[in-house]
Amino acid sequence: MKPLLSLRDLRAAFPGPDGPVEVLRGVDLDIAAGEKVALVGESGSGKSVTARAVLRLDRDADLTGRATLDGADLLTLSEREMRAVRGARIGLVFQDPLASLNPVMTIGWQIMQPLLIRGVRRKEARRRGVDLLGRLGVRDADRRFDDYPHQFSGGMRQRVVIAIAVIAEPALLIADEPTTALDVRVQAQVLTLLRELADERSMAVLLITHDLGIVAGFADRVVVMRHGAPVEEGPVDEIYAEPKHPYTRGLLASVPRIDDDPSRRLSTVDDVPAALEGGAR
Ligand SMILES: Nc1ncnc2c1ncn2[C@@H]1O[C@H](COP(=O)(O)OP(=O)(O)OP(=O)(O)O)[C@@H](O)[C@H]1O
Repeated sequence: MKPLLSLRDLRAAFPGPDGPVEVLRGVDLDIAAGEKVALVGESGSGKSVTARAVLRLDRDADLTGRATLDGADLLTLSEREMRAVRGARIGLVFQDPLASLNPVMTIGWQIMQPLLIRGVRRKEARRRGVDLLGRLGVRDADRRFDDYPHQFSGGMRQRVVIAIAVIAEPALLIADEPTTALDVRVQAQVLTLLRELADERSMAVLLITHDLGIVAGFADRVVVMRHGAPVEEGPVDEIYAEPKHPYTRGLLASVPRIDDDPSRRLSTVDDVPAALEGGAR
């Protein structure tokens, strides 16, 4: 089956004081329609830049390679064509819900925008917005629709951000650390909702996270990134049961587990002996 999103040798370089700095060094990644993929790796490994490259959000990034959505190369589309992709074909959720919301507009207005700019009538947009907000676990959604972001808690705001990202029914949702700013209990709720919503709509999800602990219940497949390129990928169960790359083993070893012996120090990725590195690439 042809993938929905396909990245081939995707490279990104940013201008630096001594010339271009290559941040993505050849990313190959496929996501099928409806598939949930987790992109994991430590801070700075290039996860966010990959997501932003797909949406062409970094204007100063020099992008090469291919990034096709349904066969169309996103890297060659005009800025106008890209605007039609963002929101409609690919929804986006970032980590910080406050930064993603406009403080002076009601949350309902913001949820309806993706529909209104695509010609959906106001009454219908409101009906769909209220429905979705309720579906995302906001009680009294009809009344809360006219509230402003500051009247919502952090977890509620992130539900609003998710509503904005999915209301136009994109084929792919890119969620970059969508729950990192939330407390653990709310994290689990939001991820469960996201998964249910994705299943209902056969929406593909690229979940970006440095937290391997939240991946198991969410994704079908895991791609592990390091230094700007994937080093390992496979079904979640396989990666957890039998990580092949030493870096993945290190990442997994640093996930705190309930059955951990508290007297044992948590290992970190840096504990992977240098001699092991590179051996499994
Ligand atoms: N606009 C930019 N200009 C220059 N360098 C950038 C830019 N954006 C990101 N980088 C660099 O690219 C590298 C990868 O960053 P990226 O944000 O993708 O990492 P990440 O894996 O998502 O980590 P995190 O979990 O911390 O977000 C980092 O070294 C970062 O400093």
